Amino acid sequence: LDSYIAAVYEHSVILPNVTGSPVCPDDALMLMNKNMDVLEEAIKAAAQQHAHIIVTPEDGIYGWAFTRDTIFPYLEDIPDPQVNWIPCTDPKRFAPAPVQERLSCMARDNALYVVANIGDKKPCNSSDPKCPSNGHYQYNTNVVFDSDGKLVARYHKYNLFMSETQFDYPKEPELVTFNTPFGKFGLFTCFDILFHDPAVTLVSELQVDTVLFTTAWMNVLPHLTAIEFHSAWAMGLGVNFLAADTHNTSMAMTGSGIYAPDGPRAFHYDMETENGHLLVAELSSHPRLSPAYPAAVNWSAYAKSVKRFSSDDHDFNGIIFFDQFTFTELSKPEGNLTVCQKDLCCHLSYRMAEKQKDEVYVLGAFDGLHVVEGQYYLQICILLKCESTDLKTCGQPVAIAQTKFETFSLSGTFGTTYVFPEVLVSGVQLAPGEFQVLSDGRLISQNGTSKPVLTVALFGRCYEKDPPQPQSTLLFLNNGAA
Ligand SMILES: NC(=O)CCCC[C@@H]1SC[C@@H]2NC(=O)N[C@@H]21
Repeated sequence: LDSYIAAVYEHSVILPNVTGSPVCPDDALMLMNKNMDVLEEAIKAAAQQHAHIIVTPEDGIYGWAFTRDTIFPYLEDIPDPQVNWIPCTDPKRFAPAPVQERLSCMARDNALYVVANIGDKKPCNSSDPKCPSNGHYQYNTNVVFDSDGKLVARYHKYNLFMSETQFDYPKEPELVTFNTPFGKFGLFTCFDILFHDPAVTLVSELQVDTVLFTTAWMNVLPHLTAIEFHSAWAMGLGVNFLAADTHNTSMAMTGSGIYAPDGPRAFHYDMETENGHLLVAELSSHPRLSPAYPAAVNWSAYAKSVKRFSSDDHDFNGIIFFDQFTFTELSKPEGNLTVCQKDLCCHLSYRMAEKQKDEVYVLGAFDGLHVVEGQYYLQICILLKCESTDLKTCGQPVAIAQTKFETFSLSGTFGTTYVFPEVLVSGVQLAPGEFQVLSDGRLISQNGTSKPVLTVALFGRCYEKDPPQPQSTLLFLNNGAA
């Protein structure tokens, strides 16, 4: 097949009551069945639209706010897919696995691949010095069932968010792929996207055509909303990307999409309702072979070839999501600006359609280690709308704008090849087809975006500058103790 139909379902998860003690397995299954009832309807609707594969979100079957003990009744032992198992037709082959059985039947009955996020438990004993005290490792796990209902992939999340204390870290990052008649797939989960392994390795070395991504993503404006960052990652790495987010507005969780290397095919962001939402779109099975596949980018070529556009006389500092940026204001309706921080200089050329008196935009640069809720080294060039005309508010979340840009061109002297191009417009929406990345690293819009601009950013990740992550720290501590 040259192309296929992809579906993602943003699911408004029915959450369990928060309890200090574990519920019985029947109650856990009852809650999971309620969520699977909703997922089943989405799967049927996707099948009616001829989808070949559907992705459902992280935590989509049991929710969150668990301890190690309270998640336990929700877990099943998920075997290695090499055992060749169709839980739907052979449910008793292993220990009871009603969730895997039902997911497998949904895939089989509707003749499409089903991707879901569930919990895996693996027994261990005292011969293993790292065996947890309840005698089980517990993993945040993605599973894939093919259109016959066969378990074809199992992935244990490697980069747990804020350590997700109900789960264990796998010993190594797992590079999980599987082949289909519509391309090679790889999978990972939520916070994994900020790190090199397994995410970048799946694309750069294992050359998957499509990434399957389950997430429970809390949006952070101006540069880390789900649709913005996930679509940018797909463009930066040159891969199809199917992102299914959990829907929960009180946690700022919304933002699912079907993204191709040259831009989004479908996306969904909804902070107004608590409804779930199905997206369906066609993708190339092998995007690297498509005529539309973008050319390779040298992310610093242009920026390193030009001198400073402007002086640093009016630079000031401001905070974006706990990181201290250097900003300079776009004080004229059109112009050329440069702002630098450490090794990173960001250049912007722009023309606004009409400068609004009550809106202020700044150009910002950040070159440093982000240290809140995880540690990862960033280089970011960003054009953003400030929350008010008070420059102290620049970097704070803002979702609505009035200023249209007739043109913009943003570039930076990046020291990494991993740069993700973001464009976010008023209402927290994407602007497919309204911007492009040139091979010299400029992110440009020749005719502007049809809606006013919130954020234009080049989000660079310097993986080699990251400090040791919790997984390796834990290994080191354990080895040290032994
Ligand atoms: N379930 C997860 O792994 C969620 C992690 C993603 C959160 C993104 S990444 C860093 C930002 N911090 C947030 O609160 N949301 C963003």
